[in-house]
Order: sequence, then C-alpha cells, then structure tokens
Amino acid sequence: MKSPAHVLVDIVRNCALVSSFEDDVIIKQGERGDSFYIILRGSVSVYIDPKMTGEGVDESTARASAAAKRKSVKKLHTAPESEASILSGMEKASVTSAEVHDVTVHRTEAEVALSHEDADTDSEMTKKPTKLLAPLDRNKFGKFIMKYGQGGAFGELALVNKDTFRNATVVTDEDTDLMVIDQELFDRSLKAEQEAKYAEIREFIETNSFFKDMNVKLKKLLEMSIRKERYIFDTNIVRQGDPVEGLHFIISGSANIIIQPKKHPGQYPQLWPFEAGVDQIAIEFEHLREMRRAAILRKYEDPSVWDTKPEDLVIRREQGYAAIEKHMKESHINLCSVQNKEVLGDIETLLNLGTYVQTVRCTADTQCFVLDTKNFERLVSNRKANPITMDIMRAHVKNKLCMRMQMKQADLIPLLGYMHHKITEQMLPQTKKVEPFKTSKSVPDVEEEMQHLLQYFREGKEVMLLKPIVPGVVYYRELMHEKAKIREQQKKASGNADPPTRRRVIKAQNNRKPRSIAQIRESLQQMMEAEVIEIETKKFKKRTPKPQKAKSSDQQLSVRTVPSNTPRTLVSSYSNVSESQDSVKPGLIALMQAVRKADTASETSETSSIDLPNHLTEFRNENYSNGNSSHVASAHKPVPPVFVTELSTHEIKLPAIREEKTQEEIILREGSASKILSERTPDNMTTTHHREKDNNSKASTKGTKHAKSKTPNKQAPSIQISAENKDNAPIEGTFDISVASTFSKENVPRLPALDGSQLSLNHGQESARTEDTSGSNVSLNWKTAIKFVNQRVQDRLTKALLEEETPYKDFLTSEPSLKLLENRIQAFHIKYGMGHKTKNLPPLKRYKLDSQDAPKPGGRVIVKRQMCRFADTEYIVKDHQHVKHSMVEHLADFDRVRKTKIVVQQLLKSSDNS
Ligand SMILES: Nc1ncnc2c1ncn2[C@@H]1O[C@@H]2COP(=O)(O)O[C@H]2[C@H]1O
Repeated sequence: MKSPAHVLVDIVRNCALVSSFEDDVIIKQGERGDSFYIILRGSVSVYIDPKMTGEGVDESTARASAAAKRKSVKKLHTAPESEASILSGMEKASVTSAEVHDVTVHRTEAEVALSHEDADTDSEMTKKPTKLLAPLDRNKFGKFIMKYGQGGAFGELALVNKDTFRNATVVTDEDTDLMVIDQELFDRSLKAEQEAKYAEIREFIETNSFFKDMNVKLKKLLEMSIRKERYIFDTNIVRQGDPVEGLHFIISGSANIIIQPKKHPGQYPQLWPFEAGVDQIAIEFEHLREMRRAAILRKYEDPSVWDTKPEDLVIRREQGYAAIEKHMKESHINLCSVQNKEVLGDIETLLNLGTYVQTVRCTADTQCFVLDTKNFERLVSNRKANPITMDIMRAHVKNKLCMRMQMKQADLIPLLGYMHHKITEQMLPQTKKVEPFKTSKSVPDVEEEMQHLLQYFREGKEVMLLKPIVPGVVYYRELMHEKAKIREQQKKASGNADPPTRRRVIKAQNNRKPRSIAQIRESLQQMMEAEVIEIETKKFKKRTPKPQKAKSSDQQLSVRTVPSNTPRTLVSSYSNVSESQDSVKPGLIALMQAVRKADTASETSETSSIDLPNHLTEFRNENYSNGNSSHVASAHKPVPPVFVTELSTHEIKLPAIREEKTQEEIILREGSASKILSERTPDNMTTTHHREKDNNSKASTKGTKHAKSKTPNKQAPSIQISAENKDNAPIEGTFDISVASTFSKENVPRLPALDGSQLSLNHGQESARTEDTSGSNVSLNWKTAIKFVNQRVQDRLTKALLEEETPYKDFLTSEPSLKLLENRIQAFHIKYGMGHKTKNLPPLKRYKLDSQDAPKPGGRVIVKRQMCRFADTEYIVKDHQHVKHSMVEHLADFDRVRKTKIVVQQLLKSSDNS
C-alpha cells in the first residue's frame, strides 16, 4: 500500500488544473461523471433537486416516477445532453457509458470572451446586451445544501459508486481554481480511503437509533450527506450563540458542556423570561410576558440581560484580562462532560432555536459525524419521507433534558426547564391551547358561570337574572325539586329504585354529627310516639297477652276483624299501654293512649268497635284474614270507620278528596262523619292547602272518573282518616300532630254533627259515657279521639281548604312564596355585588298568565312553572290545574351595567383569591 506522501506526489503529478468563473456549473446532478475536484482557491455551492432523488415522496410514488423516467430515458438515450440525462442517481438507466459524456461546464476565458462577443452581436441585434451576463438562476438546481471552500473536495460519489451518476449539482460561487483528478488517478490514490469513509458512515447509520429504521433509499441519501469531522483538544465543536449548523454525532473523544445562562436572554429574546410556559400559572400569565420582561429589566436595569459583551468589555478595560477571565469562568457553568454517542445540536434543531444553547469544548481529540441542517431538513425532518425519526429524537432530547435538569447547577439555567416544557408540549398528540383562566382547575364552577355571564353581557345578550344555578341562588330549590321529580319518574319507569351507592352512604355517615344523650332520648321518644319502635309494646307484652300482628303491616299495627257476616270493626291495636301514662301526656300521646286504653278494654270484652266499610272487606281479607287477627264482636249498625293507620310527626298531608262520578260537588255519606262534612261542605270547593285562609273561597269540584279506593300508605308515618261516601269510597285526611298536641279532654272541639250513635265503638266500661243509640260502648277517650279526628277532617274540607281564589293561591306561587323569592333575590344581590344598596330592591312584578297586560315571557320576564301537590293524587278537582304558570318580572332597576359590574367584581375577587 502506498504511503500518503507517495499518493500526494502521484496526485500532484497527474492532476489537471482548471480555473472557473462565478456561476460555472462544475457538476450537474444526474449526469455521469469521472472527475474528482479539490478546491485550490474560491468556493462552490452544492444543490440537490429532491425530485430527482425521490426524497419526500413515499416509495410507491417514487417507484412509479422512476418507471416513468426509465421510459423517457429509453426514448432519449441518443441525446445524452438533453434533459433526459438528468436522472436520479438511484435509477439504473439503460444508458451506456459510451453514450454519456461528462458535461461539466468549464467556461474558459476564450468561451467567456466568445459569449461576450455573442452578447454584443446579440445586443446589436436585440438591444439586450446583458442577457448572457445575467446571474445564474440556481433555483432550477433544487435546494441549496452546502458550500465548499478552499481545501474542500467534491465529486467523489460518482467515482465511488458503480453507477457513476452525479448526486448533486455543484456551482462556483466565485472565480475558483480547481484541481481535477480523473477516474484512473482517483482509483489508485483516493478510492480506497473514500470507500472506507462511506463504509464507516453506513455502519453508523445502521447502528444509530435515529436512522436505523429509515427506509433504504433515505439511508443511501443520508450516507452521502453525512461527513466526518475532527476536532483537536481544547477546541470548540460548537459555540454558544453561533448559528446551528446541524447535528454533530460524537463518535470518539470527549468534550465538556459549558453554558453561560446570562447570555440566554439575549440569544432568545422571544422566549425570555423562560419561566413562562413552564407551569400552569406561567401559562395563564403568558399574555403578560412583555410586561414582565419590561418589569424585570426596569427592576434590575441590567443591560447584560440582553448582551454580555459590553459588560465583558467594561471589566476587561477597567480591571484587566485576569479579571475578565475570572469573571468569565464564574459566569460559565460547566454542566457536564459528554463523549461517544452524544448528539450536539439536537435540542436547538428540534426547538428551532437558531443558535447553540451551549458551548461544547473538546477535552480530548474528538471525531464527529456531521449532518448539516439542510440535509437534516431534507432527509430527516421531512415527515412524509421519514415519519419516525423525529419522534425518536424528541424522546431522546426529552430524556437528555430530564437528566440535565437533575444536575447540580441546573437551577442556575432556567432555559433548561423551559426547553423541557417545550419538548414535552411537542410530544403531546395534540398540543392543547391553554386558555387563561377557563381551563384552570383553580377556578371553581361558580366562577366559570360568572365568566359565561360576563361573556353574555359583553355580547349584549340578555341573561336570566337568576343564573348561575348554584346553591343559594333563587331558583336552585325549584330546580332541585324538578330534578328530583325527574329522577323519581325515571326510577318508577325503570321499575326498581337503585340502592344508594356506597359512596353516598359513606358521605352521609361522615356528615352525621354525634348526638347528645338528650338528643338520642328525644328521638327515641319520637320514635316511640310514632310507633316506629316498640318499647312500650314489649313492656306490655310481659303483662298482657299480645294481640296477633298483621303480617302485611310494616308498622306496629294490627287490625282485628270480625266474621264477614257481621258488621266489621276496625280498630287500632294500640292496646298495650299502661294506664298510668294515660293522663300525663298531652296531645297525640294522650290521644294514642286513649285509643290504646279503649282498645285494651275492647280486647278484654271482645267487642268490636268500628265497622269496616264494604270496600275494605277485600283489603281486610287480603291482609288480615290470616288467622292471626283476633276477632272483635261487631256492633249491630254500620258506623263510620276511623281507620288509623300511621302516625305523622312532621308532615301535614292534604286530604285526598273522593268525588262523585255524577255530581259536580263532593257529597259525603249521611249518617256518618261524612254526613256532617257534606252538610258543611260548600258548593264550591278549592284544593289549596292554606289552612289559615277563610272558607269563603269559590272553587268547584268536578266529577271525575277516578274512583279507586286508596290503600293506606304503610311506609310514611301519618294518620289517615277514612270516611265513607256514597260509593263506599273513603275520604282520607291526615292528622296534624302539631294541632293535636294542644288537644286534651277538656278542649275537644264541639262537633255539632258528630253523633255518637253513629259510632259503633264498644269499649267496655268507657262505653257507658257514650251517646251511642245503638248501645255500643265507646270509651270517652276513644270517642274524643274520633271527635277530634272528625273535626280535623271537617276543618280540612270546610274552613282550611276553602280558600278564596287568588291568582297565586298555589303554595308555590302564593304571596309568601313570592316574598321568599324576593328575599332570596336580595340575598343573591347582596352576596354577589351591590351590598347594602340592594336592600331596597323593588318587588317582583306579578302577572297572571292570561291577563291582557301581561308581558310576554322572555327577557326579564320568567314564567314560573309549578306542580301542585295534588298532581300526584288520583283526584281531579274542577277548575284546578295541577300545573301552574305564573309570570314574574325581574327587578326593574337592575340594568345591564350594574349586572356587569357585579360580575366583574366577582371575577376580580376570584382572581385575587387565586
Ligand atoms: N448531500 C449530498 N448528497 C450528495 N452529494 C453531495 C452532498 N453534499 C455534497 N455532495 C457532493 O456533490 C457531489 C456531486 O457529484 P457526486 O455525486 O460525484 O459527488 C457529490 C458529493 O461530493
């Protein structure tokens, strides 16, 4: 093998020297070539036409275009100088080497003179003398790739590759002297070395994680585009602030990464301050970046933030070289050391930073493979041609930045965090545009609602005053009711109610506060009174034989029946109470005790007390004819039944009104409590539940088809009272315990129509005091209870329920309700903005839906839709609408400006808090 000196001598002796002028095309892409060039003086530029290499198109298209090209080559192979000769270096065209000549253009002085002469003649003829001297249009050669200067060499590929096609176009940038080495000389002097170089590059590509998965064609192109460079000890491979050349892959040696963070703001003014964008808060305040930048500059008045040069100069001039060296050392951060397999310039390239973030100084002789930016853009970052490499690179860069951020001095380099954030953002499948405030989790729902409102106001839209619908706002309760109803309906429709979720249960338990003993006692007492628990019963059980309990009853009730051929009496089984408690407890307890006492007495005497109406026979047979019930002797005459089923401690239920099918009013049965009721029931009757109103109201009942008897509700504790009407259907009322609590033997209301004779209650010794003409004995207490209950029913159907018809007679649209609404609006306003000024808000305007002067709903006028509680019952009362609509106009003086003010205040408040 020849020594380098011998090779050099051989080359110098046998090469040719050529001088070229500016814009001479030395090599044309696609043509065949047999020369290698070394630049002795001047410079050249390399251009590649991507269409000819097939890069940037997927393989199938490339194949198709290649086939097309092959065809055209066959056609035109006789004219090698024509366009047909511009073939892809990759394509193996069937053109013989003899037919193709090296068409490298060397413009000699004579040729140029000639062309000038031509131009002159031309100018004489065409008067356009400068035409040939016009600058060369280099665009037609494709993309600019790189420049070679003095000492550079090119044209080796055609000689190394068997196909001898030129892979790029080379054009002189100035007058250039070239050393030309022909194929023969090249083969014997340089070919081996060049081949080895390309083999090494090929191996690098095959093993490098960025490139190994690229397609073969791109790999081949990449192979031609990568060059090897050597850097000696203590030289910089790249320098912070210099324009990014491309990627440097260190393959041997080692280097230090040195960073001057102070330079970064000047290098990347568009990104500075670098904290912006790193976290959620910074993103939200991204729009304030300029202000922050100015503020920081004002604060520190530090020009070095922008440029470190003047500062360096000042130090050097004032304090000398030693000082500046020391200063430089201090401001340089030696971040880490890198070696084989390190990539330089990848961060900058991916983040499009333009200049190097760091200086990389060799700590040993170092070799790198270099992929220029242009070649990188052409072959790697082109997504179409190469979809995977960029993703691999991003992951690599992210890892690298992660590791660097964990280094000791990383805190002094804020740019690191920013770059990491940016790369992470790039790696997201779809980078989310973060809107300030809106997406922030720190902003509560209410605030978001307020922002919506603000938006509406900005757009000049009228908004419902009562929005947002959040707890504490006026219509929240109504909305929740509506929702609850819908849920209920859905549950009913689906057939089975879902059990509460475990989570809810836990929550409920957590919310429960521990109760004091007094509270526990109190609730126990209440439960006892409500017969939910059976403490008293148990006590009693020890002393007296217990009547059998009805199987179907969930409550502590039992009903005794008499044989079906005798009048049947239904009484409560509250017979197990000690007499000592009798007179002590007022109200309901007294009543219940009285009932129990009477019941006990009746048990012992085995007499029936209250007749069971016919329509209840079935009910009784179904529920109580299980042989467990004790039979009570019946009275001879049918008597109005009092059907005590359940107890209520809270709710006042509306009486369900039984209506005649044929008549336009409620008629109750004579000879019973219902008779009294019928006597006292006015012609017109309304079904509102304002007990405090007088009985002058006029509303009539309507005949209806609903005639089902209602089975007493055994779940909810309440007392239901059944009276009998013509159709033997019950009239049910609900016992008001709050009123009952004032009840005592002495103040039993006098019921003029209440006739003891109609009661066939037989309660042993107490019966002597009854006025029962049938001879049945009714205990005083029991009778009193019946009286009281009847009184209540009577009150319900006469006084309490008969209310004067007003536009807002329904509970929800009644005056108190609207007052409540006004209060809540006021509270809302006080809470959300106007404070004390809103105390004197004008009242809501009320309209009847059908009145002529009523405004149309919309804008400031809301229609309030409300369901009457009767909606759930089976009875329809004439002229009564279950669904009520009323209209309420918003407060008049609450103009938009003030609303906006409130919203803005609210927003400001919330941003202050956050
Ligand atoms: N990226 C590149 N791809 C191909 N050739 C290049 C590239 N950069 C520089 N060149 C040179 O341009 C020359 C064009 O002719 P050759 O193909 O013989 O050899 C080529 C290389 O020496």
